[in-house]
Amino acid sequence: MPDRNNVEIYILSGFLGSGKTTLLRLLLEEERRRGRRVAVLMNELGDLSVDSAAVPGEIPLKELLNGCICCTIQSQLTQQLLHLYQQFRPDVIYIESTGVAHPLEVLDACVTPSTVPHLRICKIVTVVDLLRWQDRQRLNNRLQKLLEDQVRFSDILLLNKKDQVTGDRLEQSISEIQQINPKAFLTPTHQATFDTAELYTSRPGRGSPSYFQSPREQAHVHHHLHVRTFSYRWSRPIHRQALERWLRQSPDNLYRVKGCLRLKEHPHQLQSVQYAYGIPLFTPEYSSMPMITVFIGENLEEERLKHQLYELETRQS
Ligand SMILES: Nc1nc2c(ncn2[C@@H]2O[C@H](COP(=O)(O)OP(=O)(O)OP(=O)(O)O)[C@@H](O)[C@H]2O)c(=O)[nH]1
Repeated sequence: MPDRNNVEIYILSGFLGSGKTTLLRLLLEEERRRGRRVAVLMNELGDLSVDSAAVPGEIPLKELLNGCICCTIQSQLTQQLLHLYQQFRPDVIYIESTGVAHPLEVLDACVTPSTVPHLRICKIVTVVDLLRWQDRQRLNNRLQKLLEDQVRFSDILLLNKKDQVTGDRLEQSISEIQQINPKAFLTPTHQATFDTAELYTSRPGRGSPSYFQSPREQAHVHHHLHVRTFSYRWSRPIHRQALERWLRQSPDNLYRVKGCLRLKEHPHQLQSVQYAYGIPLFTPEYSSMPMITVFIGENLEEERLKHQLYELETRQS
C-alpha cells in the first residue's frame, strides 16, 4: 500500500531561459484548481531569486541560492525537502532546478535514506527551448552534453517556444530528441502549456508506481520514472567484501548507490556507503540514520537487484 505520507515530487529541468518558471506558474495554477497542498523548492545560481515572484505568497517556498543543486548544495536540498515535508506536509513539491543542473544529480540529491520514507519522486519534466536546441552547436561541448542529458533523463519533454520555429525545423528537432529519448512523453508547446493530465497519470506500458512495504524489507520503487530509484532496508550487517564484489559486478545502468548500513567487520558502527562510477566508499556514520541504501539507475531490474541484496545479506549469516 502506498504510504499516505508520501509527498509527490516533480523535478522541473531545462536549460537557462527555456521556460521552467513559465511551466511552474502553470502547474501552481493547476494545483490551485485541484485543491492540493503545494510547496516549491527553487534553486538559483546567483544570490537573488528572481523567479520566486512567480510563486504566490501562500505557497511554502524554500530557495537555494548561490549554487547549483548538483554541484555545491546537495545536502541543503535534502534538508530543505525534509523541512518542507515536516513543516507543511504538502501533497506535492515542485523543484525548479537551475538551467545548468543535470537532472540525474538533482534526482540524486532528492533520494537519500532520510527522504525516501517520506517522498516519492514522480516525474522529471524537461523544458527544451527549441531555438536553443537548434542552435546547440554554438554551445561548448560540455553544455551540449548537458542539453542532451536533460533530454535523455526525462519523463516528459516539453519542446517549448514552438511559435519561434518553422514546421520543418520543428519536425527535425522532434526526430532528434526522440532518438535520444524515445520513452518520454513529448509535446511541442507554447508558453509551456500542455495537457497536465500527462503529469499526474502513469502511461500504459510504462507501469504505474508501486510500493512494497513487507516486513522483510521496505523498498520504494518508481516504475514510471525513466530513471528509477529504489531503496533497500537492511536487517543485518553485511560483509564488506561481498558488497564490494556485488557492486563491481553490478550492471552499467546502476549509476549511484548511497545510504547507511552496518558491516560484519564492525557491526556496532553505522557506515555510510557511497558508490558512483565503480568505486565504493565506506565511512563511519555518527549521526542516527536508518539502515537504508538507495539505488539510482536507468531501467533497473529492481526485483532482481533486491533479490540479490537479500541473498547477499542472508547467505552470509
Ligand atoms: N516566444 C516564447 N517565449 C517564451 C515561451 N515560453 C516562455 N517564454 C519566455 O522565455 C523567457 C524565459 O522563460 P522562463 O520561464 O523564465 O525560463 P526559465 O527556464 O525559468 O529561465 P531560468 O530560470 O533563467 O533558467 C520569458 O521571457 C518567457 O516569457 C514560448 O513558448 N515562446
